[in-house]
Amino acid sequence: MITNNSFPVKKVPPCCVQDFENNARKVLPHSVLDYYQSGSCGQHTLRNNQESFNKLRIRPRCLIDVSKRDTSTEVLGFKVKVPIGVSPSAMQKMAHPEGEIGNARAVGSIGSIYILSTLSTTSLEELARETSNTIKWFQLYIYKDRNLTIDIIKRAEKAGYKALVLTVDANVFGVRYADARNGFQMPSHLQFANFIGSNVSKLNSELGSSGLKLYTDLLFDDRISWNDVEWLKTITSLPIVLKGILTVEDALKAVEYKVAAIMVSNHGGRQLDTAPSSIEALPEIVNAVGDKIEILFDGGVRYGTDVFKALALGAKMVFIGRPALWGLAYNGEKGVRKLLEILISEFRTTMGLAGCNCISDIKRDMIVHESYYHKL
Ligand SMILES: Cc1cc2nc3c(=O)[nH]c(=O)nc-3n(C[C@H](O)[C@H](O)[C@H](O)COP(=O)(O)O)c2cc1C
Ligand SMILES: CCCCCCC(=O)C(=O)O
Repeated sequence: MITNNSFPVKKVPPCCVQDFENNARKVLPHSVLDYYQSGSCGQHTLRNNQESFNKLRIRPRCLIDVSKRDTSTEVLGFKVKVPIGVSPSAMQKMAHPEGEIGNARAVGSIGSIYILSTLSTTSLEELARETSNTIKWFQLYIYKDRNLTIDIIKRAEKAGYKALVLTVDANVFGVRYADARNGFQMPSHLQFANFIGSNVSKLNSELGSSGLKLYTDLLFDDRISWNDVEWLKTITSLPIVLKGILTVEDALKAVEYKVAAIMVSNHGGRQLDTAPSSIEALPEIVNAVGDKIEILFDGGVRYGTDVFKALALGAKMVFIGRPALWGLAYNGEKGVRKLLEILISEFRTTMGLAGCNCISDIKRDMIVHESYYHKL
């Protein structure tokens, strides 16, 4: 690029998550960008996921030697180097040809956990073969066809996935205006790679409707209930994680049903609009279930300070959804790795500035709502 006064200007590399998002806005096709970025209805929950983080204040402690900070922790018995993983998102090859493999390799390089979506554009077997260094969990959508559902669980077990993540906030498809307007379709060169050769590997098209909505309305089981959590336990010995818990009532049920973990999540604001932000929902859930179950978190994590806040409020580990897609769009595996390294570096800095040397130093009383300082 040449400026008016002829000084060549170098392309500035991204230095925060927002920079990756800005780049994705420029390079992704319109309907792909809309599918990735949008929330449901008025997108209140989508916005609130990030805004609620900004309303929390960190109370730092000073004059503590932080020269040997350690970000490692343990989740479901797995040692991770950092408490930041990648949540499942569908159709990652729309962001970059390396798709799920690039994403999962990047996660492996930082020693963390990658969750593969049922609706991936890479088959679970290929991903397992290509990313042996990454801890992988498999996210499950329950199809009306239970044989198909059982089959994919068995395949995930056989391929070495270490946990089954049942998404519980998507029994019906959220209202997504942009996808309806765009008549969202998966590009014709891509397929749902876990189902190649079957009649559920592609989206159907219809004017004025999202192809994904038509697909899920037709094929996903909207009768799923707590009985299906029991049912899953008869099929798999993998630890079960319930993704999409937002209330104390459901968190307590998850304890009663003896699942391994819950993920506090609102699906990135894509399902029930005006549901609480994930970080708003977290504290009361933590208070109610204590350490009876591991609590994971996603939704709106964009800064190292967000990771710190979620951990202080009781999450064992956080996951990111869209930011990993922005990393992919920037430069495949290398892009995701760069984004994760930036987030980790911000988190380490936050730990240092707050006076924390390890994850267990990050305490509940270090976080207050902004209203705490508005009392006078
Ligand atoms: C484009 C896109 C596709 C998604 N696909 C899935 C999916 O297949 N399964 C699932 O459980 N969650 C899915 N999610 C939700 C994410 O796992 C995650 O909960 C959410 O993105 C977290 O919020 P964040 O994007 O603010 O980090 C998807 C999210 C996005 C943005
Ligand atoms: C019934 C909801 C299915 C959505 C499938 C993909 C996804 O999770 C997302 O787009 O969000």
